[in-house]
Amino acid sequence: MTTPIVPELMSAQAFAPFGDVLEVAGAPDKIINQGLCRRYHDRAKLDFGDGRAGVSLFQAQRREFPLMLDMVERHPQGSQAFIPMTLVSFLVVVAPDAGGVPGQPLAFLTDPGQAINLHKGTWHGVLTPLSEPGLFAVVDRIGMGANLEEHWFDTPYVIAGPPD
Ligand SMILES: NC(=O)N[C@@H](O)C(=O)O
Ligand code: NI
Repeated sequence: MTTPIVPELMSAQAFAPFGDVLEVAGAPDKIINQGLCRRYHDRAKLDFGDGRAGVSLFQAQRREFPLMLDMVERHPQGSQAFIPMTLVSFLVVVAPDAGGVPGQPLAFLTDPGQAINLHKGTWHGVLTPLSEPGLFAVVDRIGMGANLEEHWFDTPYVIAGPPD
């Protein structure tokens, strides 16, 4: 049995090798709409290759700790953004690439109000809400060709609950 993975709090710096963290932090890039809106402009590296951008809604079942991570996947042709439609924390699992297979996974807990964008080809766990209603907007590639590669672990990883 592998050592349980303990989620860390999401940070843009720690997540940078895997994707972008979308949040209204720091100074806005623009003040718009007659001064009534702060625009945090163009904060995700979107990539849809030869496809196009699609916006979908996911209604996903919440998960409970400890979680069994038996698979990670990647999208070789496009990025994928998970945008909660409620102010909730959710679990993000990613893994470095280790010669075409995933290396040691990492787990992050987002802050309510944060969204993420997985860069093209990043190994990740599927959308994992931790609370109801599990409602997310997902921005990813719509197009031809295979854009999903799954890797099933011989021995699942255990993701432990965050330290109290
Ligand atoms: N399959 C699908 O649309 N979603 C997954 O890619 C996911 O990461 O949740
Ligand atoms: Ni995915």
